[in-house]
Amino acid sequence: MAEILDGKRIAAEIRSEVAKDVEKLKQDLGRDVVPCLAAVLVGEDPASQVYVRNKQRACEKAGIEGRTHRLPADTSQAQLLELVDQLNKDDTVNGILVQLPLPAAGNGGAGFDERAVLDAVDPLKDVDAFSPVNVGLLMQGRPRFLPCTPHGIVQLLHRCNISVAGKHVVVVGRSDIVGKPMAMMLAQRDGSCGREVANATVTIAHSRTANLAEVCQSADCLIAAVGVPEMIKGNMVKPGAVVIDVGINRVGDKLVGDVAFAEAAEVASAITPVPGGVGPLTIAMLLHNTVLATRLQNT
Ligand SMILES: Nc1nc(=O)c2c([nH]1)NC[C@@H]1CN(c3ccc(C(=O)N[C@@H](CCC(=O)O)C(=O)O)cc3)C=[N+]21
Repeated sequence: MAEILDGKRIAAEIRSEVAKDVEKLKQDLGRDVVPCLAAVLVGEDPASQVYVRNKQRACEKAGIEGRTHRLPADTSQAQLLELVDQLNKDDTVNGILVQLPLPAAGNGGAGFDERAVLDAVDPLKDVDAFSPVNVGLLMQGRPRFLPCTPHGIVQLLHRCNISVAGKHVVVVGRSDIVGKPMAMMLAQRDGSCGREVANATVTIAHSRTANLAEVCQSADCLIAAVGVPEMIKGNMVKPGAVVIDVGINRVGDKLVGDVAFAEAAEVASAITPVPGGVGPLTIAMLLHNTVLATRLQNT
């Protein structure tokens, strides 16, 4: 039976470090700054609702001001860009997060050009690290902000004393948010992308990968970020592998990951649960980035 990697506990540890970072920032700047994170939520995607709620609570506990701007699903692209512009210019706002996915066309709305919205966020306030500038800096191994979910996973591996150096990591999923940056960060040469978690041999697998099961079976560390409930079965896991489940899928009233947990846990040496695994770490790293943004904007 695999060790359960307690993301919730590690996230709490990181959040208490972030709270101390806020105090340190006040000392360094010699005034009472309160970092402020503005989240923009358009429409009513259920996963986004959970995220916004948890994020708000976590901000408060860490001494960060959390503001949520809720807009109806039929908001226009121009109205959304106007809000982003306003937040860019607002000196009291240090971090901006536009909740994805933006509502699709229909329900009275015309849909959004997501790329254009993300491009509009000031790179110095881009705590998701989705802007092209921040993605480029990451690719070049000199990141400003690290994307929250991959960074959370790096922290989890580090704090659980799991090294990926020289090991085969298979990342299933190639999204801009998780799969792509995760692969880059683990393959890097040094610790530039968070602690000394580096030097992995990385394969990116996806929906068109031939023999996905065999590819997964060759992974010393398997990271599932596909958004398909319980797609990774126990027989796709190499005995003794470390399994990181990024999926947050609502099935009925239950949250399940991208990994069939019970089966996989019988084979793996360590595995993250859902909930209580990667999700809470994503939020912890978002808070970390908000404090970092506040520091960058004030020095
Ligand atoms: N711009 C943007 N950045 C994001 O990072 C982003 C986003 N948009 N849109 C939505 C997704 C989803 N996401 C979650 C993160 C943590 C939990 C989380 O904390 N989950 C808890 C459980 C929640 C529950 O109890 O229901 C857990 O896994 O233990 C959930 C969802 C971030 N996302």
